[in-house]
Amino acid sequence: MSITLEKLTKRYGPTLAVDGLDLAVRPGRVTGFLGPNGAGKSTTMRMVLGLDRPTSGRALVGGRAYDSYKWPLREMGALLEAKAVHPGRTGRNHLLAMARSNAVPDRRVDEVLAVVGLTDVARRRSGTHSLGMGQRLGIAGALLADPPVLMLDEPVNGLDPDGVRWIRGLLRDLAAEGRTVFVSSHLLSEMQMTADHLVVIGHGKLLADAPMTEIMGGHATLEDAYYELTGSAA
Ligand SMILES: Nc1ncnc2c1ncn2[C@@H]1O[C@H](COP(=O)(O)OP(=O)(O)OP(=O)(O)O)[C@@H](O)[C@H]1O
Repeated sequence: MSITLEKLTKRYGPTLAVDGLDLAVRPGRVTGFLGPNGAGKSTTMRMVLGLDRPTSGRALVGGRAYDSYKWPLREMGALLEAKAVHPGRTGRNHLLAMARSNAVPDRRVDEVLAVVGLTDVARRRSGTHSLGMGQRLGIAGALLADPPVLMLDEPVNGLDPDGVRWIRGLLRDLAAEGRTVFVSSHLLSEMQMTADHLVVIGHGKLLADAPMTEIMGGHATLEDAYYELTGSAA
């Protein structure tokens, strides 16, 4: 199952945040989503989720609008940067509510809590969670319904080195299982180790959509290749 963007465009007043993106994010590999601050990555992901309406064009998951699915969490799991979890709710109750809304069995909540390493703290109110624990809870939510597509906005944000390494392994494993994994990050060295394929945007426009090996070309690091692509001065 793929994520496809068809001439996807979003305008906020005078700002063209996303400018005619045509793209297919394919299964079986980790696709990194890169671009400078304000390039339009989060806006694109919000439109894929149906949280923001395109000015024109379409964003589809498995050939359909994400919000047209009866149980969307079973099609795609997502983590957005500012994950809204009620601070007075425990992590476990948050996941239980998500599970029930998509007819996912309760026992799956404890399974994903174990996968993300939150079993011991899941009965604490989420307001007491560290940034890294919040990220892990968001990832647990994305994995909850065992979806074929995962879309994660800056998942390593706030994670310690063990957490960063864990995410890398998790994303690689999910792609190896044949899932579609679409992940944004500003950490280029981490992306170099994690992604098979890269999509790079700047000012809302597609700058590259190519395998990591092709993007790296003769460059020693992804950072060098990225600066050449985006024109950002090193
Ligand atoms: N709700 C909004 N109203 C007005 N402008 C917005 C809104 N959301 C985003 N923008 C603008 O759209 C552009 C793209 O922003 P977006 O957050 O998608 O970029 P990004 O690539 O995710 O950036 P970052 O790397 O900083 O997260 C920016 O110019 C931003 O200021």
